[in-house]
Amino acid sequence: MTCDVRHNLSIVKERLAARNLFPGTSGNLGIRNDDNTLLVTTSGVDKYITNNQSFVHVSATGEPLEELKPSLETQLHVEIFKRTKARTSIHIHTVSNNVISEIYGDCGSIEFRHQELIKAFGLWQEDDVLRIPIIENPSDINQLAHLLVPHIQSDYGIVLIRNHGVNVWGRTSTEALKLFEAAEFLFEYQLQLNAARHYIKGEM
Ligand SMILES: CSC[C@@H](O)[C@@H](O)C(=O)COP(=O)(O)O
Ligand SMILES: [Zn+2]
Repeated sequence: MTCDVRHNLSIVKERLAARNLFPGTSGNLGIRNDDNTLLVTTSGVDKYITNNQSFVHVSATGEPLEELKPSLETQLHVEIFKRTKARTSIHIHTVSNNVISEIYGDCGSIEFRHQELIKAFGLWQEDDVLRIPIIENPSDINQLAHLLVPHIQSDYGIVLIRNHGVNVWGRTSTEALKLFEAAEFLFEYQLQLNAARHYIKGEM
């Protein structure tokens, strides 16, 4: 594994940390190396700090290759990398992605249309629709991975986990971060739109 990979993952982590996106040690990240092994964040540590304990080198199937505990959700990154050409995988908990996942969870997805930011997902036509799947959140990681797998259909993508967080992956770190940030914009937009509509209805 090259120093570049470690540097790259540090940059992704620090960019997310600068926005306070690892509350209560939640969230985890993974990058795929050229030899298909992964570098993932260490489980349960303060992700606002970066030191030599921050990342764990794991095999392509998620087995640790050093004396550190990899993320409890390594399996999700493993499934994404196994099925795609993605190189970076991001898992983040925010209040917005949790509230959206709960409000729309029974529908199994949330759709966005006529919103400029869906272009971040390569949807450029006026009537294009961005559909983000929402899966349930079983505590067993193998069951969770089993629910995620059918939605891993492209080299970049996004899935919401109900009352848990979001998984986003891309062919590069830049792509994964772009999709994550665009999705969070859309989630916040939808929540504010719902609140504004509710308020206006109450006024009438
Ligand atoms: C601290 S609660 C969140 C965890 O249960 C988990 O969902 C998470 O995102 C972080 O787990 P981790 O093992 O540190 O990668
Ligand atoms: Zn999580």
